[in-house]
Amino acid sequence: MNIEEMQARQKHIRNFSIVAHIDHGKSTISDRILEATHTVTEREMQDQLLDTMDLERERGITIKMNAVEVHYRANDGEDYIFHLVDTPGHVDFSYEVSRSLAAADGAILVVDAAQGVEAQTLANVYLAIENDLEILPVINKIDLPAADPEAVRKEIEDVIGIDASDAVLASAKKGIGIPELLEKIVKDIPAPEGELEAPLQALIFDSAYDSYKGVILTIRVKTGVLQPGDKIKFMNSGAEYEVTEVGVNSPTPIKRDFLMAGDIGYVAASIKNIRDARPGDTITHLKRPAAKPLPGYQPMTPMVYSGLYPTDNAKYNDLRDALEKLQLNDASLEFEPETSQALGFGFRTGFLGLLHMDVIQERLEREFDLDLITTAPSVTYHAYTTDGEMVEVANPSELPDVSEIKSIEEPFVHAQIMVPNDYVGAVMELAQSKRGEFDTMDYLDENRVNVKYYMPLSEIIFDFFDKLKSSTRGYASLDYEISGYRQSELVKIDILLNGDKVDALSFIVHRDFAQERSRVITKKLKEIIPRRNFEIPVQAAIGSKIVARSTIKAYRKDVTSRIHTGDPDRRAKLLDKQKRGKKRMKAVGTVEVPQEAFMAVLKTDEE
Ligand SMILES: Nc1nc2c(ncn2[C@@H]2O[C@H](COP(=O)(O)OP(=O)(O)OP(=O)(O)O)[C@@H](O)[C@H]2O)c(=O)[nH]1
Repeated sequence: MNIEEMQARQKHIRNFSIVAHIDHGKSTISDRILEATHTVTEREMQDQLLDTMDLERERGITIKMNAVEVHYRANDGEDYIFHLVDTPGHVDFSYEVSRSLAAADGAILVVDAAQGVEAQTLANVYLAIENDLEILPVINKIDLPAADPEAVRKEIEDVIGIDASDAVLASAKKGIGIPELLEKIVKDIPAPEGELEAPLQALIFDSAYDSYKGVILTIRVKTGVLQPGDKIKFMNSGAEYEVTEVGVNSPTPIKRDFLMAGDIGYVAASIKNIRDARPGDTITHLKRPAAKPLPGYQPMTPMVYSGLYPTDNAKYNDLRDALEKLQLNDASLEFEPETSQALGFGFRTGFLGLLHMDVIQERLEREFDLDLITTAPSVTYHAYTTDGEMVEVANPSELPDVSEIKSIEEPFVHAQIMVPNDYVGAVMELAQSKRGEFDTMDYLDENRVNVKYYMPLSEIIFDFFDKLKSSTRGYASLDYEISGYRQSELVKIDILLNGDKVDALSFIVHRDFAQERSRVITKKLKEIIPRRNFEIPVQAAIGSKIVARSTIKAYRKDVTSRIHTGDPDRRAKLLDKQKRGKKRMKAVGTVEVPQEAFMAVLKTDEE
């Protein structure tokens, strides 16, 4: 292709992302776009096509973004190339959203016609506005009986402050509004700009590991042209490679002869060292390099930390390899080695939230065949010692001794909760009970409000969201950002099993809740930890003072005798079941502690 042909091609490219609050229909709209443009045949079509991970399908959520090339013949008779970047909606994955927006020129904003603007609608659309993207509002689910597109149109204008007078009214489920949306993408989203003849600058915005091709990078080419055989350099890491393949996902990988300024696609270069090619880095040519790299990404700071330990200590290296590979695919994952007296060698791992933690743990177990023990998540505390030092504590058992601590600070968030009027009382009561400090309350319209609170992050990450949903019958939506550190009256609670302190069970809690949570957790552990042929005291202690206790009674009769069943098949099954159950247990001294026990601290009340 010569330069003139490339310039003409560039004018026909549209790069866009789809943003929305969770469940407002992003993935369904993407599916419909793929269908309407015949990117996939009907036979290949399955729901949530872009949610490629099994985990995403099972849970019905998008975790990873995906970039797909789509071809569309518009009403003007011209052929257009769309690069569609699907993004996750959950607050834990907003990092993925901001990365994909940096690769796009426009954003489709999907708002549910029955729900209206929700907390993450706002958070995500602001990210798009910050990235100077053209925003196309789409009011989806107009087929629902409760849909009120006009009210939602007004809400988009009043609350977000963008023109929604010609928002597309759609039902992704029924295919309504999709042709109109495709035309609007052509008309309203600007074609990419970027010199084709300038030195190469390509932004890496995602990466994944392939055991045959090495690291595969998803890139947005900003300037220049990239071809197989090109010698390239990563401007931040300094690594050099030769390109083996370029292409696009449509949605399966298709090799191409080149990627040019404006394209979004993938590149492989037999990259074996995953540290050489991090998202945020810029690719340029070795021979004719760009003057400077593109602005990368702000590193994300994890919100919560938890210890990951292989149940089989021999798998420590496997776990490290698995974490390194996952990190490549998930730049927000952080980890460093730690040791626990109770659990052995493992990693303190940082996550963006509990859902993220859950997903990582499940991916490690499924994709890398590991059995893990995860300790309860903890935020990072700042402990000020009497000699004036500040110690960052992401692992509660590492909190310095009480006698050495002058004060402790914990992270607070600014939370906004959007909720119908009727539930404001319930929301406030809940926020107050979680040590929330009221900030403001604004009306979104006659019957919905936006309530803002300052709250300790530690209270939010545990069960706040679930409680919020249940106390508002699912109507409330929540978004938050870190607002800073504040001093709090915090204490560390240690758990002793059979008289031995189990470091991996320690947790930090507000003094006012210490007694109650100690009582609940000792009771929970009593239910969870299997009995032995001796009595096991379970104690909670602050320093050397025992504040709560329970006792796991010794069993009297030999329960294993139940296995002596005549049927060998059944017996094998029982033994197998026992073995699998055992996998996620860890012998701590004389006591077998199952995985569940480490999460018991998350349950803040009795069920
Ligand atoms: N009635 C109706 N339901 C819809 C429509 N579009 C999507 N849904 C349903 O809404 C639910 C959420 O849709 P998704 O496309 O998964 O939403 P999402 O925004 O991609 O959600 P995440 O990927 O989890 O962020 C699914 O059960 C869809 O079937 C629509 O136009 N009408």
